[in-house]
Amino acid sequence: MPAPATVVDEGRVLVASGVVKRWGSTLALAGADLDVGPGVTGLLGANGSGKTTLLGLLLGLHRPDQGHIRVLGLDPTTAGPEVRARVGYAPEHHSLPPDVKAVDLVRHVAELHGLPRREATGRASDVLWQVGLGEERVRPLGTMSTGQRQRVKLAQAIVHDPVLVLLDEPTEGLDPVQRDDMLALIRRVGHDFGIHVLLSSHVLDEVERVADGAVILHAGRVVSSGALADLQASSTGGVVVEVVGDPAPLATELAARGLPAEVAGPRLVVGGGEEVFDVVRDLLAARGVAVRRLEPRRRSLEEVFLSSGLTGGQADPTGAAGG
Ligand SMILES: Nc1ncnc2c1ncn2[C@@H]1O[C@H](COP(=O)(O)OP(=O)(O)OP(=O)(O)O)[C@@H](O)[C@H]1O
Repeated sequence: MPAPATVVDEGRVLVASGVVKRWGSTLALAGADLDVGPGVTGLLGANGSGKTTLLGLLLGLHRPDQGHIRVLGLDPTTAGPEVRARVGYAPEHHSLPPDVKAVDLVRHVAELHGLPRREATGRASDVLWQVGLGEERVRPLGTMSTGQRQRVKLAQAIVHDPVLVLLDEPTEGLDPVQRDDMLALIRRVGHDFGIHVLLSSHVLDEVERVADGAVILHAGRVVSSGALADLQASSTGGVVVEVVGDPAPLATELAARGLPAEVAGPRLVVGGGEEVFDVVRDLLAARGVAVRRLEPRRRSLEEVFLSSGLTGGQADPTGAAGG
C-alpha cells in the first residue's frame, strides 16, 4: 500500500503545478498549472491541446514526466487506486459492447468498484434512472442512439458514487436537443447530486452554460483559469439593458448616436467603452423607458479565450461543435 498522501490543498478539488507529459516527440503538456475548486468546471481547449492527456494523468493512468498533481488531496501517481475509487471517468472514445444491455454494463463497472452483485444491480438501475434511461436500461447498447450511449457513459462514471467525475467531450456527436439535455444533466450531476465535475470540451458556449469555473488549455499550458464570474468580470465596456416592451426603437436611437446596439430577445447589448453606461441610463431616463435591468456587459468566454492570445486556427472559439 502506498503511504497515505498528505492533504496539502484542503478544499481544492484539483491542484497541479508544472505538469509536463511527452508522448514520444509530442509535447502534450508543457508545464500545466491547475487549481480547481468545487462545482462544475469546464476544461476548455482546442483539439490536441492536451485535455485527454491531462485527464489520464489526473486518474493516475499515466505518470507525468515532470510536475506535481493532487486530486482530492491525493497524488494519483502513487495513490492511483484510491483516486479512482473517488473519481468517475467517462472517456471520449468508448466502444461500448453492442450486445451488452446498459444495466449489465453499468452493474459490471459497479462490481469492478467492489460493490457486491446484488447491490451493484440495484445501484446500476438507480443510476440509469437518474440519467433518464430507466425504461431503456435493458436495451442492448448497440441499439441505442448516440445521446443514450453518452448517458450510459455518464451512468457508469457515477455508479460508485464518486466525489468527482471527469467527462471527456460528453456532448460529442449529439444534435442540439440532445446536447441541451446532456448539459442540463451535467448541471444536475454537479448541483443536485453533489458530485464535482470536470467537463472537457472544445465548445465555449456549453462550458459557459453549465460551468461555475473554467480552465483554458492551449498547447499544453493553462493560459487562463478561475471562477467563470471572475474570468468574465474584467469590463470590456458597454452595457446590457432590458426594457419593458420592444427594445428596437432604443437600438435605433443608440445607433444614431454612434453606439452599436444588438437586439438579443428582450435585451439590448450595447458596445462601446465604460462611458456608455451613463449615456444609456440618461437616454432611458429622458425617454421615460421602464427598465428591467441595466448592467455592464460581461465578457463572454469567447472573449476570454481570444484575449488569452488563442488565435491562429488552433482554437475553435466560435462555439461550433465538431471534432
Ligand atoms: N497515447 C498517445 N501517443 C502519442 N501521442 C499522443 C497520445 N495521446 C495524445 N497524444 C498527442 O498529444 C497531443 C495532445 O492530445 P490530447 O488527446 O491530450 O488532446 P485533447 O485536447 O484531448 O484533444 P482531442 O479533443 O482531439 O482528444 C496531441 O498532439 C496528440 O496527438
